[in-house]
Amino acid sequence: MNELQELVEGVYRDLKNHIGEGKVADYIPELAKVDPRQLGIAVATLDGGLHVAGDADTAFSIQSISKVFTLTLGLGKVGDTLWTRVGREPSGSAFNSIVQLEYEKGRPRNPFINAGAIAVADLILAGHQPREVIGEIVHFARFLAGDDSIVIDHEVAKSEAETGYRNIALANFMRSFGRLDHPVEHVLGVYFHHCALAMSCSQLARAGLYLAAGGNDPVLGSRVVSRERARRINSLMLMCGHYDGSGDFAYRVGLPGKSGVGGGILAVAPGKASIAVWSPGLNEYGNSQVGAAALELLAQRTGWSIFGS
Ligand SMILES: NC(=O)CC[C@H](N)C(=O)O
Repeated sequence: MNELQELVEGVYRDLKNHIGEGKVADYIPELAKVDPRQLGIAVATLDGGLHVAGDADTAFSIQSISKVFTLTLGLGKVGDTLWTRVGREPSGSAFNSIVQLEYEKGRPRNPFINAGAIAVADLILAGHQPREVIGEIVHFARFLAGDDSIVIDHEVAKSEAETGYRNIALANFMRSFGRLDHPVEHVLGVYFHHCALAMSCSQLARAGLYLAAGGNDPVLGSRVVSRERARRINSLMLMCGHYDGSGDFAYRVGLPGKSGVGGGILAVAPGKASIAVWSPGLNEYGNSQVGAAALELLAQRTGWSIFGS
Protein backbone atom coordinates (compact mmCIF):
# COMPACT_ATOMS: atom_id res chain seq x y z
CA MET A 1 0.00 0.00 0.00
CA ASN A 2 1.08 3.57 -0.69
CA GLU A 3 2.99 5.14 2.22
CA LEU A 4 0.82 8.24 2.41
CA GLN A 5 -2.36 6.15 2.34
CA GLU A 6 -1.01 4.14 5.25
CA LEU A 7 -0.17 7.31 7.14
CA VAL A 8 -3.68 8.75 6.61
CA GLU A 9 -5.26 5.52 7.83
CA GLY A 10 -2.92 5.53 10.83
CA VAL A 11 -4.05 9.02 11.84
CA TYR A 12 -7.67 7.93 11.60
CA ARG A 13 -6.99 4.81 13.68
CA ASP A 14 -5.15 6.76 16.35
CA LEU A 15 -8.03 9.20 16.75
CA LYS A 16 -10.84 6.69 16.58
CA ASN A 17 -11.43 6.79 20.33
CA HIS A 18 -11.74 10.58 20.26
CA ILE A 19 -14.40 10.75 17.57
CA GLY A 20 -17.45 12.57 18.96
CA GLU A 21 -15.47 14.95 21.19
CA GLY A 22 -16.29 18.65 21.07
CA LYS A 23 -19.65 20.30 20.72
CA VAL A 24 -21.69 20.44 17.52
CA ALA A 25 -22.71 23.99 16.47
CA ASP A 26 -26.25 24.42 17.72
CA TYR A 27 -26.90 28.08 16.91
CA ILE A 28 -27.79 26.91 13.39
CA PRO A 29 -30.60 24.40 14.13
CA GLU A 30 -29.96 22.32 11.02
CA LEU A 31 -26.31 21.77 12.04
CA ALA A 32 -27.35 20.71 15.54
CA LYS A 33 -28.91 17.60 13.96
CA VAL A 34 -25.60 16.27 12.62
CA ASP A 35 -24.22 13.12 14.26
CA PRO A 36 -20.96 14.13 15.98
CA ARG A 37 -19.53 10.62 15.74
CA GLN A 38 -17.87 11.11 12.36
CA LEU A 39 -14.34 11.78 11.15
CA GLY A 40 -13.19 12.10 7.58
CA ILE A 41 -9.70 12.75 6.25
CA ALA A 42 -8.70 13.36 2.62
CA VAL A 43 -5.30 14.30 1.25
CA ALA A 44 -5.05 15.40 -2.40
CA THR A 45 -1.49 15.49 -3.71
CA LEU A 46 -0.12 17.58 -6.55
CA ASP A 47 0.28 14.54 -8.80
CA GLY A 48 -3.49 13.97 -8.69
CA GLY A 49 -3.42 11.31 -5.95
CA LEU A 50 -6.16 11.16 -3.32
CA HIS A 51 -5.75 9.38 0.01
CA VAL A 52 -8.74 9.05 2.29
CA ALA A 53 -9.86 7.54 5.56
CA GLY A 54 -13.07 7.37 7.59
CA ASP A 55 -16.07 9.46 6.50
CA ALA A 56 -14.16 11.22 3.73
CA ASP A 57 -16.96 10.84 1.21
CA THR A 58 -19.83 12.10 3.35
CA ALA A 59 -20.98 15.59 2.34
CA PHE A 60 -21.13 18.13 5.17
CA SER A 61 -21.85 21.83 5.49
CA ILE A 62 -18.58 23.57 4.63
CA GLN A 63 -19.72 26.85 6.24
CA SER A 64 -16.82 29.31 6.58
CA ILE A 65 -14.46 27.25 4.43
CA SER A 66 -16.50 28.67 1.54
CA LYS A 67 -15.00 32.07 2.41
CA VAL A 68 -11.75 30.92 0.77
CA PHE A 69 -13.63 30.47 -2.50
CA THR A 70 -15.55 33.76 -2.27
CA LEU A 71 -12.31 35.60 -1.45
CA THR A 72 -10.72 34.02 -4.53
CA LEU A 73 -13.70 35.08 -6.65
CA GLY A 74 -13.73 38.57 -5.13
CA LEU A 75 -10.02 39.11 -5.80
CA GLY A 76 -10.58 37.85 -9.34
CA LYS A 77 -13.32 40.43 -9.88
CA VAL A 78 -11.85 43.55 -8.34
CA GLY A 79 -8.22 42.70 -7.56
CA ASP A 80 -6.52 44.55 -4.74
CA THR A 81 -9.37 47.07 -4.53
CA LEU A 82 -10.96 44.42 -2.31
CA TRP A 83 -8.65 45.55 0.48
CA THR A 84 -10.34 48.94 0.64
CA ARG A 85 -13.41 47.09 1.96
CA VAL A 86 -11.82 44.63 4.30
CA GLY A 87 -8.49 44.36 6.13
CA ARG A 88 -5.99 41.54 6.29
CA GLU A 89 -5.11 41.46 9.96
CA PRO A 90 -5.98 38.71 12.42
CA SER A 91 -8.91 39.77 14.55
CA GLY A 92 -8.16 38.02 17.82
CA SER A 93 -11.94 37.94 18.23
CA ALA A 94 -14.69 35.39 17.72
CA PHE A 95 -15.88 34.78 14.16
CA ASN A 96 -19.17 36.59 14.78
CA SER A 97 -17.85 39.41 16.97
CA ILE A 98 -19.22 42.92 16.48
CA VAL A 99 -16.95 44.91 18.84
CA GLN A 100 -14.11 45.79 16.44
CA LEU A 101 -16.53 46.86 13.74
CA GLU A 102 -17.55 50.00 15.59
CA TYR A 103 -13.98 51.10 16.35
CA GLU A 104 -12.95 50.43 12.79
CA LYS A 105 -15.96 52.18 11.26
CA GLY A 106 -17.54 49.19 9.63
CA ARG A 107 -14.41 47.88 7.85
CA PRO A 108 -13.96 44.27 8.97
CA ARG A 109 -10.49 43.10 10.04
CA ASN A 110 -10.19 40.29 7.50
CA PRO A 111 -12.24 38.40 4.88
CA PHE A 112 -12.69 35.28 7.04
CA ILE A 113 -14.56 36.64 10.06
CA ASN A 114 -18.27 36.80 9.33
CA ALA A 115 -18.32 40.59 8.86
CA GLY A 116 -15.46 40.33 6.36
CA ALA A 117 -17.10 37.58 4.37
CA ILE A 118 -20.33 39.58 4.31
CA ALA A 119 -18.34 42.52 2.87
CA VAL A 120 -16.88 40.20 0.21
CA ALA A 121 -20.39 38.89 -0.62
CA ASP A 122 -21.48 42.50 -1.17
CA LEU A 123 -18.51 43.07 -3.45
CA ILE A 124 -19.12 40.04 -5.63
CA LEU A 125 -22.81 40.89 -5.95
CA ALA A 126 -21.69 43.84 -8.13
CA GLY A 127 -25.21 44.84 -9.11
CA HIS A 128 -26.33 41.29 -9.94
CA GLN A 129 -29.16 39.31 -8.44
CA PRO A 130 -28.26 37.07 -5.46
CA ARG A 131 -29.43 34.04 -7.44
CA GLU A 132 -26.89 34.68 -10.22
CA VAL A 133 -24.01 35.14 -7.78
CA ILE A 134 -24.94 32.06 -5.76
CA GLY A 135 -24.97 30.11 -9.04
CA GLU A 136 -21.53 31.46 -9.87
CA ILE A 137 -20.14 30.35 -6.49
CA VAL A 138 -21.58 26.84 -6.90
CA HIS A 139 -20.05 26.62 -10.39
CA PHE A 140 -16.70 27.72 -9.05
CA ALA A 141 -16.78 25.05 -6.31
CA ARG A 142 -17.72 22.43 -8.92
CA PHE A 143 -14.96 23.57 -11.25
CA LEU A 144 -12.34 23.47 -8.49
CA ALA A 145 -13.45 20.07 -7.25
CA GLY A 146 -13.96 18.71 -10.78
CA ASP A 147 -17.34 17.47 -9.62
CA ASP A 148 -20.69 18.69 -10.93
CA SER A 149 -22.66 16.95 -8.20
CA ILE A 150 -21.81 19.63 -5.59
CA VAL A 151 -24.89 21.51 -4.38
CA ILE A 152 -26.07 23.90 -1.70
CA ASP A 153 -28.03 22.38 1.17
CA HIS A 154 -31.08 24.63 1.08
CA GLU A 155 -32.32 23.41 4.47
CA VAL A 156 -29.11 24.66 6.06
CA ALA A 157 -29.31 28.01 4.23
CA LYS A 158 -32.92 28.44 5.34
CA SER A 159 -32.15 27.42 8.90
CA GLU A 160 -29.38 29.99 9.11
CA ALA A 161 -31.45 32.73 7.48
CA GLU A 162 -34.19 32.15 10.05
CA THR A 163 -31.88 32.33 13.04
CA GLY A 164 -28.95 34.43 11.83
CA TYR A 165 -29.63 37.39 14.12
CA ARG A 166 -25.92 38.08 14.64
CA ASN A 167 -25.13 38.14 10.96
CA ILE A 168 -28.17 40.29 10.27
CA ALA A 169 -26.91 42.69 12.96
CA LEU A 170 -23.38 42.71 11.50
CA ALA A 171 -24.68 43.47 8.01
CA ASN A 172 -26.97 46.25 9.19
CA PHE A 173 -24.15 47.71 11.24
CA MET A 174 -21.86 47.80 8.19
CA ARG A 175 -24.61 49.26 6.09
CA SER A 176 -25.04 52.05 8.68
CA PHE A 177 -21.41 53.00 7.99
CA GLY A 178 -22.15 53.05 4.26
CA ARG A 179 -19.99 49.94 3.80
CA LEU A 180 -22.45 47.82 1.82
CA ASP A 181 -23.62 48.71 -1.69
CA HIS A 182 -26.53 46.28 -1.85
CA PRO A 183 -29.60 45.64 0.31
CA VAL A 184 -28.78 43.68 3.45
CA GLU A 185 -31.19 40.87 2.46
CA HIS A 186 -29.41 40.38 -0.87
CA VAL A 187 -25.95 40.33 0.67
CA LEU A 188 -26.99 37.89 3.39
CA GLY A 189 -28.81 35.75 0.82
CA VAL A 190 -25.46 35.23 -0.91
CA TYR A 191 -23.59 34.75 2.37
CA PHE A 192 -25.98 32.19 3.90
CA HIS A 193 -26.11 30.20 0.68
CA HIS A 194 -22.37 29.97 0.13
CA CYS A 195 -21.93 28.89 3.76
CA ALA A 196 -24.46 26.12 3.07
CA LEU A 197 -22.42 24.49 0.29
CA ALA A 198 -22.28 20.77 0.99
CA MET A 199 -19.03 19.01 0.14
CA SER A 200 -17.13 15.94 1.25
CA CYS A 201 -13.50 15.89 2.43
CA SER A 202 -12.51 14.30 -0.89
CA GLN A 203 -14.19 17.07 -2.89
CA LEU A 204 -12.82 19.79 -0.65
CA ALA A 205 -9.25 18.52 -0.69
CA ARG A 206 -9.42 18.38 -4.49
CA ALA A 207 -10.89 21.91 -4.62
CA GLY A 208 -8.09 23.36 -2.50
CA LEU A 209 -5.32 21.96 -4.68
CA TYR A 210 -4.77 25.25 -6.52
CA LEU A 211 -3.60 26.81 -3.25
CA ALA A 212 -1.04 24.06 -2.74
CA ALA A 213 0.15 24.23 -6.34
CA GLY A 214 1.03 27.91 -6.71
CA GLY A 215 -2.35 28.91 -8.13
CA ASN A 216 -2.36 26.30 -10.88
CA ASP A 217 -4.78 23.41 -10.88
CA PRO A 218 -2.36 20.52 -11.41
CA VAL A 219 -5.09 18.06 -12.42
CA LEU A 220 -6.81 20.23 -15.01
CA GLY A 221 -3.60 21.99 -15.91
CA SER A 222 -5.34 25.36 -15.80
CA ARG A 223 -4.44 28.45 -13.84
CA VAL A 224 -6.96 29.49 -11.17
CA VAL A 225 -5.06 32.42 -9.65
CA SER A 226 -1.54 33.82 -10.01
CA ARG A 227 1.27 32.31 -7.94
CA GLU A 228 1.45 35.49 -5.91
CA ARG A 229 -2.28 35.46 -5.17
CA ALA A 230 -2.21 31.83 -4.06
CA ARG A 231 0.60 32.68 -1.66
CA ARG A 232 -1.34 35.62 -0.30
CA ILE A 233 -4.55 33.66 0.21
CA ASN A 234 -2.48 31.08 2.10
CA SER A 235 -1.04 33.79 4.32
CA LEU A 236 -4.53 34.99 5.19
CA MET A 237 -5.60 31.44 5.98
CA LEU A 238 -2.65 31.05 8.31
CA MET A 239 -3.20 34.32 10.15
CA CYS A 240 -6.99 34.51 10.17
CA GLY A 241 -8.44 31.14 9.12
CA HIS A 242 -9.25 29.97 12.64
CA TYR A 243 -10.33 33.33 14.12
CA ASP A 244 -9.12 33.72 17.70
CA GLY A 245 -7.83 30.15 17.52
CA SER A 246 -5.48 30.93 14.59
CA GLY A 247 -2.35 31.17 16.74
CA ASP A 248 -3.02 27.82 18.35
CA PHE A 249 -3.68 26.19 14.97
CA ALA A 250 -0.46 27.62 13.47
CA TYR A 251 1.46 26.45 16.52
CA ARG A 252 0.08 22.93 16.46
CA VAL A 253 -0.32 22.29 12.73
CA GLY A 254 1.96 24.83 11.03
CA LEU A 255 -0.10 25.02 7.84
CA PRO A 256 -2.51 27.60 6.42
CA GLY A 257 -6.02 26.40 7.24
CA LYS A 258 -9.64 27.49 7.12
CA SER A 259 -12.25 26.10 9.44
CA GLY A 260 -16.04 26.07 9.36
CA VAL A 261 -18.62 25.54 12.09
CA GLY A 262 -19.83 22.45 10.23
CA GLY A 263 -16.64 20.84 11.60
CA GLY A 264 -14.56 20.93 8.43
CA ILE A 265 -11.04 22.28 7.98
CA LEU A 266 -9.20 22.82 4.69
CA ALA A 267 -5.42 22.96 5.13
CA VAL A 268 -2.76 23.68 2.56
CA ALA A 269 0.73 22.19 2.47
CA PRO A 270 2.34 24.36 -0.27
CA GLY A 271 4.10 22.33 -2.93
CA LYS A 272 2.81 19.10 -1.40
CA ALA A 273 -0.92 18.66 -0.86
CA SER A 274 -4.33 20.01 -0.01
CA ILE A 275 -5.92 18.37 3.01
CA ALA A 276 -9.52 18.32 4.19
CA VAL A 277 -10.69 16.92 7.51
CA TRP A 278 -14.14 16.84 9.03
CA SER A 279 -15.46 16.02 12.46
CA PRO A 280 -18.51 17.98 13.65
CA GLY A 281 -17.62 18.54 17.34
CA LEU A 282 -16.13 22.01 17.87
CA ASN A 283 -13.74 23.51 20.40
CA GLU A 284 -14.35 26.76 22.28
CA TYR A 285 -13.33 28.84 19.22
CA GLY A 286 -15.79 27.11 16.92
CA ASN A 287 -13.13 25.02 15.15
CA SER A 288 -13.27 21.24 14.75
CA GLN A 289 -11.65 19.64 17.78
CA VAL A 290 -10.84 16.20 16.39
CA GLY A 291 -10.26 17.66 12.91
CA ALA A 292 -7.48 19.88 14.24
CA ALA A 293 -6.02 16.91 16.14
CA ALA A 294 -6.02 14.90 12.89
CA LEU A 295 -4.18 17.68 11.07
CA GLU A 296 -1.69 17.98 13.92
CA LEU A 297 -0.84 14.27 13.68
CA LEU A 298 -0.73 14.37 9.91
CA ALA A 299 1.60 17.39 9.87
CA GLN A 300 3.87 15.75 12.45
CA ARG A 301 4.07 12.46 10.61
CA THR A 302 4.55 13.89 7.11
CA GLY A 303 6.85 16.70 8.26
CA TRP A 304 4.64 19.13 6.30
CA SER A 305 4.89 22.47 8.01
CA ILE A 306 5.59 25.84 6.47
CA PHE A 307 7.92 26.44 9.42
CA GLY A 308 10.26 23.56 8.61
CA SER A 309 9.97 19.79 8.67
N1 LIG B 1 -17.32 29.93 11.49
C1 LIG B 1 -18.28 29.67 10.65
O1 LIG B 1 -18.27 28.69 9.94
C2 LIG B 1 -19.44 30.61 10.68
C3 LIG B 1 -20.30 30.55 9.43
C4 LIG B 1 -21.76 30.59 9.72
N2 LIG B 1 -22.48 30.52 8.49
C5 LIG B 1 -22.12 31.86 10.45
O2 LIG B 1 -22.31 32.83 9.82
O3 LIG B 1 -22.23 31.92 11.64
